[in-house]
Amino acid sequence: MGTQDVPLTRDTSFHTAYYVLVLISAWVAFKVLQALYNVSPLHPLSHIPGPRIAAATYLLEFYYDVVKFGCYTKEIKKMHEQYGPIVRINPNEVHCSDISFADEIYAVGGRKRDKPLHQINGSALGQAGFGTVDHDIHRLRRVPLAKFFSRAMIARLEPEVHGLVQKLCDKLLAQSGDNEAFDIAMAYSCFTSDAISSYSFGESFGFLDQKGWYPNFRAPTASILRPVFIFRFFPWTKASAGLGKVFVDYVPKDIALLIRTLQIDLPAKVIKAKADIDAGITYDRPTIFASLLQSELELSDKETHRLADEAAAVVGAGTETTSWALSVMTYHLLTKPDILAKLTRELKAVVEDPKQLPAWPVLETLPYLGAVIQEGLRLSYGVSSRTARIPTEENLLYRGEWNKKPVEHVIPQGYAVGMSAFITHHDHRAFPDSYAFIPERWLDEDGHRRKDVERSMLAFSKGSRSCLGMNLALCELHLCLTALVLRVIPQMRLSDTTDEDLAYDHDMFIPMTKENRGVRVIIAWRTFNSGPWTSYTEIACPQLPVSSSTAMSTTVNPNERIIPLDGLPLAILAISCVFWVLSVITVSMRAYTRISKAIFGLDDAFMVAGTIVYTAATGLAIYALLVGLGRLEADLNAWQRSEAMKYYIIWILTYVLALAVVKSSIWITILRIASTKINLRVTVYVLLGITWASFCITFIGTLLYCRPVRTIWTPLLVLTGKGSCAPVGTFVIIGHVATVSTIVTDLALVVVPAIILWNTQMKKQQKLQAFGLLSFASVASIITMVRIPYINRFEGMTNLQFWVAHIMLCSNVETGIGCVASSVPSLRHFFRGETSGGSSGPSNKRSTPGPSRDFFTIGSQPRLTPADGGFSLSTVRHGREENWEPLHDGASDQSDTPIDPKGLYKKQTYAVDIEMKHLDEERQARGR
Ligand code: HEM
Repeated sequence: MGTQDVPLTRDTSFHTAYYVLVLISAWVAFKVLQALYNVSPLHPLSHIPGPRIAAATYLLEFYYDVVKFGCYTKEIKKMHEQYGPIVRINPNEVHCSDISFADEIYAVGGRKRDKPLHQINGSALGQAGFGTVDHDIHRLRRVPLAKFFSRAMIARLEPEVHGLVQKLCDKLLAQSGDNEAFDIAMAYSCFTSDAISSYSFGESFGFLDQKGWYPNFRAPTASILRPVFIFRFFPWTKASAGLGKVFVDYVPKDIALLIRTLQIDLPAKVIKAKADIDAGITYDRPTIFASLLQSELELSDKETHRLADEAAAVVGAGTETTSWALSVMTYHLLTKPDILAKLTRELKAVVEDPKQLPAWPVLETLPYLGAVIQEGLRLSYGVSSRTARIPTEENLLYRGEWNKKPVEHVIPQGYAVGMSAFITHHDHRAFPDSYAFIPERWLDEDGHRRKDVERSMLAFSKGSRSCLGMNLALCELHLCLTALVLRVIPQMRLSDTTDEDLAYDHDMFIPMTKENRGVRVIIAWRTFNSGPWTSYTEIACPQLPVSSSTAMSTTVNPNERIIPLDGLPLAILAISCVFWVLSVITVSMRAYTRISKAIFGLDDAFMVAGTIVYTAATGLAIYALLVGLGRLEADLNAWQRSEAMKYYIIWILTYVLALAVVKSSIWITILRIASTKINLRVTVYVLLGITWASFCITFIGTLLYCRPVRTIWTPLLVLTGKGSCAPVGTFVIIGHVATVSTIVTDLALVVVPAIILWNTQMKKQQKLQAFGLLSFASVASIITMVRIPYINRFEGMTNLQFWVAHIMLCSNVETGIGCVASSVPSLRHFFRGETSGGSSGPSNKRSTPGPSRDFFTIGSQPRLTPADGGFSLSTVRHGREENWEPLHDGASDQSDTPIDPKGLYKKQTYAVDIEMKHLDEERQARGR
């Protein structure tokens, strides 16, 4: 049996091969004959000029569209340059480059136009109106959809687009200062996907709600359109498109999302809409499905898969076209400041608040906005590849001109004739210098729209099969561009994007650039003085730090945290540390001396507390300097800008507390000196009040300036409406109130002790020395004055991190001087005590706590507590005249130093609350 089978099998194989060969030969022979027929005078298109190879077969188109991928449009453009306005581009199709013939090709009314099957084969959405060959069936399918996208319906659903436009702007602005370039086309794709879904299905896809811009439909659309030419030549491969949902779990996330949306979610929505209608559930908000299901469409046209195809066509047609048009406009506005400025002026004339845009019909009346949109549509092409129509019932007669000679061609009925936006939009007769972005070309000298130029536009195609979503697209473009120009574009910078990234390279139905890198941008911090919408932004986001257009340094590392110190930050850090160290040393010694002598008073306690808070403030200052304070914005990344401002604000709160406590210490000390002078006492109380009032204004004012307070360093909160700030002038006023009160109190700290000193009987030379030391304190006032211009820098809001560092420097030095100056007198005694006593500790006599025969203090048990702190040199002794001691600082009052007969003595009467025992002693002493 086996031996007999072998020849049989060989025989069968031979026959099979033979038949295949015959079939192939027959097919080749047929094709050759067909090619010969195509180029023969017998073919109805034989009179149309063009390359013979294109007339003979589809091989030329195959080569440029399939092999070279999407390049046939460019080749057709070359053919027109060689053969004239009408060329034959394949055996059955003619291409026209003369816009004046467009109304014939894309006719309206009763003039029937089929779509060529060869073209429709490229679309996997064969059941949608868009993919319908027959004119009449297309018409039936289009009518209910056209109602849904009519102007009347858009007027009804326009608020949804407004909301999404603002959401897009908020989301873009939330990226302010990120310094990370991203493809703005992705962001616009998120917006247009959400807009089309929100408009059509009553609920948006939610791309604008997600974190970041990914996933979106931009890249997946390109992937899905990639096989468009394969489908066109080998339509049977379209079956593979249905496999998408089978492999949905194995493809990249974004492609899976698009497949799931088109092939799973949309059919599910149709089924639900059907069920709702069957159950009598109606919705106030119309959806595309309800409109189609309730229309007069044939039942077969209401099948789930067909309606899903229709919805998918709307999503597909409405997403990338609109988003690429916006991207192109954005690029040209960013590279052409004059156009941006002109557009901004026009918009500002009608837009009071860019967050509350006027309705689309109002914006439509703005000629320059319209011109920018037209020019953007022209250079984004919409559908760049050719789109043809077949006049089924009439021949078309073309009359034109070529090389200054009249040309006439008859395009017979039944043959496709089409045009391409890419070619039409670069017709130099209608659009001179056609690759340049010149909105003015759409306007006449009076600034009115030029209808003649508008007629040359093919972005939305023309006629009965023109873009169905044109109204929605124009509504989106007007609203979105207006909001972008007024809110976002002033902060937008291009990043590594050139004309080449916009330039048409090939097409996949929609235009594609060479590397499809998109339009990469960075959103900078808002700029008050360079942005075109200063007034609004000043009101809405007064706290935002800003950058100049040159500020976006690409050398900034977005992940950097701590910056090595140099220049101004290093100087501030060094000076702050020096004053802090001096303060800590002097105050510690003062405290040590007072504690060891058991004369640690309220003023000492305040001074120690103030120094502790001052220590915290210095630590905060150091951290702020390490993360970016003291530097220009251009040198900082977003995190550093925010962190530096955050710690600057925390530092302010800490610094004002430190200053108030330190000053209180000094006032308490002076209060003792001025104890018998009622005027001085009142003055001191007033100044003490001013000190704390100033503290309250600065502290509470800073906390209340923005709500929540973190809005100051988190602009996102303002942009997302979760935070708000008072106008920037408020913060400047707070700063000036603090400064003026500080200067007043600092000067008073010189003047009041000086008055007290003046009344003593000191020698003139000693008085002068004392005044010299007092003037040391006045340095604090001078330094406070130095910071005034830096407070005014808040109004400019430019490079805040740099300018506020100067305020920090002045303030740290001022507080340090306060601590040191108020403690220096104690140190004099400290050193003297150390050297004379020969020991680091106090003498036995001094260390003995308890009442002294000579001293009493305010509101406490008698203690050795002369008012020797602060800037005062007035150290007084109370007691019998023979016991009077030299005028020294407080600590020296406890010294055993013998009385200098030539010394200066002051008799002091204290009007203070004291215990009776001491009053008695006093009286006895006086009596003696
Ligand atoms: C800038 C935006 C847009 C441009 C430039 C544009 C362009 C076009 C063009 C040129 C066609 C004709 C295609 C052909 O002849 O085969 C078309 C058809 C279509 N467009 Fe748009 N489109 C845009 C936005 C939209 C939007 C937002 C929608 C959403 C509703 C939409 C829905 C459609 C539909 C459904 C068709 C098929 C119409 C039919 O065959 O009857 N388009 N679009």
